[in-house]
Amino acid sequence: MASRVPKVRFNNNLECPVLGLGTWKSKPGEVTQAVKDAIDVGYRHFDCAYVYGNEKEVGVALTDKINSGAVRREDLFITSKLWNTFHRPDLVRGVLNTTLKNLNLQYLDLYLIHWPQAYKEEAGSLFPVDANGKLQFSNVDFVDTWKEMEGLVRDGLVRSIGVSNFNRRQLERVLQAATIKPVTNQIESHPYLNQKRLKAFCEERGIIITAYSPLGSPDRPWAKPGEPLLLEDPKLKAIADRIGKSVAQVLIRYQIDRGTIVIPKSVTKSRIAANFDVFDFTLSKEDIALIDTFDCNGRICPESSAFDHPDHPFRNDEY
Ligand SMILES: NC(=O)C1=CN([C@@H]2O[C@H](COP(=O)(O)OP(=O)(O)OC[C@H]3O[C@@H](n4cnc5c(N)ncnc54)[C@H](OP(=O)(O)O)[C@@H]3O)[C@@H](O)[C@H]2O)C=CC1
Ligand SMILES: CC(=O)C(C)=O
Repeated sequence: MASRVPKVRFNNNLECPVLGLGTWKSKPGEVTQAVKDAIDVGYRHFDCAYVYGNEKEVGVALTDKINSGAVRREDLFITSKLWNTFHRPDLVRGVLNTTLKNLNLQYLDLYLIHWPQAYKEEAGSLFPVDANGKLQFSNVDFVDTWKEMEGLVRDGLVRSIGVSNFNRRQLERVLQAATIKPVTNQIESHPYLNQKRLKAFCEERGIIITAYSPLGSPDRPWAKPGEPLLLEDPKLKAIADRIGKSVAQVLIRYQIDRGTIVIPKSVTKSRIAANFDVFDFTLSKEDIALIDTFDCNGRICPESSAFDHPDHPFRNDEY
């Protein structure tokens, strides 16, 4: 079945659908149906991660849709991410193979280093803590991890590689050492944190931004009552009402119209469909410029338990 989702071209000449379905927090009991519903309305891009704990259930949906002839593997774009406890080069391939097995795939379209900071390996936990509950770090350098990621491309296990949550300085280090450039930096991006400077830096180097938490991640586990809700912002509501769209559709279109890949998450059939129904309009330059002014450094995914890690991306650097 053909899909009307437009694609962007990466620096390695491979293409990626501009809109994908996020899967963080999608419960194992819900995500299989969500992925099937998404494929039915035209999604072809799925954002997964080992740490989300639901790759097997995503894989069930992909296998079902491929086996029934609804989609071909080559029409899908599947991303996963290397978790922080597997940065040591000798661990990278093993955990990728687990992800491939869970997803029931022979290759990934995109594999990302999930965060630049490494956590203690082989402690039996994805968030290893000491007796006081303090997260345990590892000093593996992400540049060494990157060199191992390059081997995965050469061996045909992944088509493209990239990073996530890397700041400018960290990307510069990767670019200096790379023989294969990252195709994307997947970062938090929405009107309260539009990432204008990091986006410009990446784009000047041929690296496309993928915007995560584009709707403000209202179901994030650490959300507190009373915190501002992007989806209920009256200024965004006014724009959405004026153009006859929902706030969610405006937030998704904001990313696409500024040249960003966007991966909203939903497990609700009607929202999955509505979030995909964004290809019959564009935002005007004026509306994009207006939305740009809503930035308030409003980061909602800080990975704060690792804040004292020397490689934590949001500690010292402006962007
Ligand atoms: N690389 C990284 O470190 C990170 C990557 N990500 C990726 O980005 C994806 C998206 O980000 P995420 O943080 O999940 O949050 P989003 O900003 O995508 O928001 C998801 C929430 O919005 C709700 N929602 C979805 N569509 C609508 C709609 N049309 N109207 C109202 N509410 C809606 C969902 O509810 P419901 O599901 O109940 O419909 C869910 O509660 C993740 O799932 C993950 O794949 C996210 C964070 C970090
Ligand atoms: C959701 C996610 O990818 C995080 C917090 O790393």
